Amino acid sequence: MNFTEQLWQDIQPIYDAILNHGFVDELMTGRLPSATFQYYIQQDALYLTDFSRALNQLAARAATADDSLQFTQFAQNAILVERGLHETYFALYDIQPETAKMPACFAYTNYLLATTSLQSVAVGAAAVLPCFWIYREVGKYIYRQAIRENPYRSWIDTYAGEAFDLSVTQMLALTDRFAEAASPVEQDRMRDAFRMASRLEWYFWNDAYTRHRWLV
Ligand SMILES: Cc1ncc(CO)c(N)n1
Ligand SMILES: Cc1ncsc1CCO
Repeated sequence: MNFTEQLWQDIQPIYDAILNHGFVDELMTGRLPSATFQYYIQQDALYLTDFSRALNQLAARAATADDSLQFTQFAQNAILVERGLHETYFALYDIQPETAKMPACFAYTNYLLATTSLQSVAVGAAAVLPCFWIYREVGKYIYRQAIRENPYRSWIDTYAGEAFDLSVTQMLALTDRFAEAASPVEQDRMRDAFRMASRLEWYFWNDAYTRHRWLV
């Protein structure tokens, strides 16, 4: 079993909790209230901007030009996905841009920025991997079950699509290559980072589902 396959095994309970979450279920059936989706998309616009910064941080710190180029391309795609997908929904629902990060978005973006800045590139890569991989798996899961006339169709098509699939495959190969060169201690740090970011994916959906705001 390669390193990333082990990572996926480690997060099985978290991934199951994500698939069984009301947000994912209602996105699939199209019954998710539009106010909930609006909260999600506003927070996700803030998320993807910082996610792109985190990828640029890895690009700047990568040891080779090839790895740098790869991270730069992911960083650029994150902004393009943000623009494409979000502008569709911002216009459709007449959503105002939000400037305040709610708790899960705040925790997740700060975690990614700190990890990609202060830990090794390998650990930083493991931290950004769930964003790629979980979305691909959730996207495909929803795609298989979703009815055609679903208001969230373009979200589903983006993450279940071929372009996204290719990026995820590239990111998995990169992570496996970093793991091969990493010491056992660093591999443990990679596993911890992957698990933490996976948990934060669950929290991100849960905050949207409950439309969670700062309590104080
Ligand atoms: C929170 C979150 N994770 C992953 C993705 C995938 O791009 C996204 N858009 N938002
Ligand atoms: C992970 C990810 N999410 C949106 S864009 C992107 C990088 C794909 O190249």
